[in-house]
Amino acid sequence: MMSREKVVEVRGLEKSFGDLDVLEGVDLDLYRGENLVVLGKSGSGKSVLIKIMVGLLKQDEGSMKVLGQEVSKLATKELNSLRLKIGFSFQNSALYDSMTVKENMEFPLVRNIKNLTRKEIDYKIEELLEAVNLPQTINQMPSELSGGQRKRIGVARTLILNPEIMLYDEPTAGLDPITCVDINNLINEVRERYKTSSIVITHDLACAKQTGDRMAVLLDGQFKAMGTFDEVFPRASDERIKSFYDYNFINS
Ligand SMILES: Nc1ncnc2c1ncn2[C@@H]1O[C@H](COP(=O)(O)OP(=O)(O)OP(=O)(O)O)[C@@H](O)[C@H]1O
Repeated sequence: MMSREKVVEVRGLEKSFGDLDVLEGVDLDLYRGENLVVLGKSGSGKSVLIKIMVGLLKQDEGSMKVLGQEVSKLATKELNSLRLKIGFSFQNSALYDSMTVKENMEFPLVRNIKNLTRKEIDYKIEELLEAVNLPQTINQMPSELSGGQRKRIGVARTLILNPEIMLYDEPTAGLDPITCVDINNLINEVRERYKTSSIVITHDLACAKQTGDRMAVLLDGQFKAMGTFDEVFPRASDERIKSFYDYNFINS
């Protein structure tokens, strides 16, 4: 039975850039242990929402609480320690090309946690590479890995700081359908193993269906539809939500 503790609570969030109203009263809850999928057209404001969540942008109105703290009110030091609890898995994996897998994994660890012994660092790296099923890549360069492998290493590197919340930005973009299934499984395994709460931003409805406990569709600056996959799709009455579904499952 899933606990109903909220790890993210968004209320009446508004953000404009000049004349452009991007978020116009966003309400959203992320519960501990759930995978929440956020869908929305390009330019609908998904990244703006995430940036407010991690304190890279400030809202004009409304409230963004993460792990009980109002993000816009945090001082730099508090914000930095909150950010350590949020793992961000970037669309392009963001691995350093000039470093081996091991060095890539080590980088956030030694930068953020002082006084670790060599043994502790090696153990942690090995544990995470096992978790994403790629222990054999430890001494390889990112250029020698497939796109799917780079994604997995990116996720492992994000997990190394034990985040409570994971943000996956289009985790399956640019991958073949089989590798997409692999990554979706990984997202679910990470939740089981590390008890993370996750927001998955995606345009891929197969990914949404496979990973999401709930879907939230951002339209005209608000979340218009929220619920399980079957509640939101496939019998959506809103034409725009329906076209999302048709595009993914009929025309592609
Ligand atoms: N710092 C900024 N200054 C001005 N406009 C911005 C800024 N950041 C975002 N925007 C605008 O806000 C809108 C929403 O952008 P956002 O990046 O959140 O879209 P998105 O839903 O993440 O799109 P995509 O799926 O393409 O990544 C866009 O019109 C964008 O141009």
